[in-house]
Amino acid sequence: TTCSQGATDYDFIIVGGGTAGLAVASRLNQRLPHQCTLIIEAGPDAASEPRINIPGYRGSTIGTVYDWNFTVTPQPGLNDRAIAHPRGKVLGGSSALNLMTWDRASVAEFDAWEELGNPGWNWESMYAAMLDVETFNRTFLGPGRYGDEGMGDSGPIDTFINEQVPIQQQAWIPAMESLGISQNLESLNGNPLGVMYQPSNIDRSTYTRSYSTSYLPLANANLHILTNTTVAKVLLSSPGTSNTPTATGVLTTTNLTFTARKEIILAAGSFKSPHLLELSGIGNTSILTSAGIKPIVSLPGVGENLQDHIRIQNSYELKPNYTGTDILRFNSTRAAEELTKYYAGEPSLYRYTGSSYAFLTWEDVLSSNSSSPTSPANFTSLTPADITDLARSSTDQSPASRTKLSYLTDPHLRASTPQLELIFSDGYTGAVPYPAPSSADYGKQFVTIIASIMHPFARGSVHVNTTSPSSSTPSSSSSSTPANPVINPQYLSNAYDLTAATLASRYMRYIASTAPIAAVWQAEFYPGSGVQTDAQWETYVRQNTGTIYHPVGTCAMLPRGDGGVVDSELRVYGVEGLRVVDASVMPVLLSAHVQTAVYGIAERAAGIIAAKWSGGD
Ligand SMILES: Cc1cc2nc3c(=O)[nH]c(=O)nc-3n(C[C@H](O)[C@H](O)[C@H](O)COP(=O)(O)OP(=O)(O)OC[C@H]3O[C@@H](n4cnc5c(N)ncnc54)[C@H](O)[C@@H]3O)c2cc1C
Repeated sequence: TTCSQGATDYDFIIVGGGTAGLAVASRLNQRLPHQCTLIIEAGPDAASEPRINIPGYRGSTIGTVYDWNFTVTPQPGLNDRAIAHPRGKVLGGSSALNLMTWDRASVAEFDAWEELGNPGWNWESMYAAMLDVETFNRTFLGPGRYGDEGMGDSGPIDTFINEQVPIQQQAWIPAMESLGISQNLESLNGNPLGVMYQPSNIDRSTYTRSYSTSYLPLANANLHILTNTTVAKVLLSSPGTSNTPTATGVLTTTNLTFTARKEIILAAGSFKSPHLLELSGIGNTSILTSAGIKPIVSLPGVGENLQDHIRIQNSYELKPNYTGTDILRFNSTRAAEELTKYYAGEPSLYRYTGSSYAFLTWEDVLSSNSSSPTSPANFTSLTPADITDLARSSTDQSPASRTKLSYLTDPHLRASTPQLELIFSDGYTGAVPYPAPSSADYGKQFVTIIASIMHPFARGSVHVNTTSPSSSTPSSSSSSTPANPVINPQYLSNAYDLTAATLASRYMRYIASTAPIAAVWQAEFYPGSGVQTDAQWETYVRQNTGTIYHPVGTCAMLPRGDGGVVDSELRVYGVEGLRVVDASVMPVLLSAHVQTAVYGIAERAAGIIAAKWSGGD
């Protein structure tokens, strides 16, 4: 059978053509090729957009038409800054906007998902699923850059370790080694600790971003895609005798209705999936009521348990004999030349993505600290026990926080779970923009060390805006577009997170002063030499900490009594025919950038959903 184009009735409807959405839809279609599936995506198809495709333009789509342009509520921990929280609004979702870091967390962090009450969700199953996502290109692997284990070789997403490593970047691994950190040549096999090169999701044959749209060629003509169409809510039937409502279809903001014979799958991401549940009457009943939404299913976990990786960065001005990617910002002649080389298939600064990383325990960090008051290596007075005490005082009793605490208190987990990620990044990536043309600093070039705290204890929320749940669209009097959800991540709201970020920034200053990195720069631009005392460090951290864009947990896969929103088959509690498949289902944040796990969740979900319906295909 061929499903008719323009139909309003499908077997499956997938809300959100993003990272997980395109992956789960394509794999489901492969398994159930005769069933009709519709993907509804709010953004456009931008397959030929250079700002998405060219690695050197990564980040340039933030704040554009391809971004939902969410802003968090003013964060007391960040000196009341209300920072932007970008999310892709384009076919491919956030996989079209992300910075192309491709990595994996540790074995125990995935096993923790199973221990929290999710049978089948563990390292073994997720590792197998994640390997199915990718084809790692070994052809361009220089010596000493990666070993054998940890990469897939048959999936639709192309990855490789970028050959474009500016000379100043090559100082990273030797500097970290001299601080006692060993190189890890197989960091994607479940043991991520150490210093290393890591892959980017780039198709080496074209040197372009490889993202979730690469799944679509796997599917046949029975997978339909509707772009530029925003779902306003899921339609639920009245509860029948079983007292369980069923998801029957979706309503768009332009008042179109699409019905689903089998299932609706929300893949709208960590902010919009919980928002859509609330707009549909599923969530905390008091929040729904105050937003004027009739509660249909009481599910207080919806939109709670928001976890995100915070980041802080130190920037160093390069000596004049180095050339980095900042030159593309201020030298238009050079930028044009580099672009010409890029399009000619030659090495070019536009091929650059970061590839130098380290994943560390707190013991790794503290191992190079000196207690001598006059030593430059004296970057902290904290002991490992102090850090654990801070964690104890910062944790709540939620499953996520208890799990994170165990990563610090269990001796085996403490030695194997990364707590700090460092990225040695070319160019300026600070919390405030690159200096303006009028500034004396315009024209300077930088290297940046970025730190990301892997297991912060802050847990926030995302909820429907109760003061104005919808903003009416002028084009149609009868329909309405939901107002953006209210996002409150609670950044730096506890002593552990603040101390971790401060310790990271102090440690990065020490790393920068270590050979051979010390030889490539001439001045610390941020934090700058004016930051020395504890109070100054705290001010710097509160003023410069931001997100590294990994919100998860807001439709957590957990037992219902533990605040869960979906069960271990990703079914929304209390509703028939409705699942969530995206980053929001992760119960606990991982010590990695999250896209590999998001794709892995989608791969597993397709298997689970197909197993239920394969009899009918
Ligand atoms: C700027 C940035 C940099 C990042 N860098 C990295 C990185 O380097 N490495 C890494 O691993 N991860 C990175 N991430 C994180 C990673 O990309 C995301 O976690 C992941 O892509 C999320 O996938 P998802 O499927 O949950 O959501 P998304 O990919 O965001 O997909 C959600 C989709 O649903 C659509 N949608 C939402 N609401 C509706 C609606 N009502 N109707 C119709 N469609 C709707 C959206 O438009 C979107 O396409 C980054 C993220 C960002 C934003």
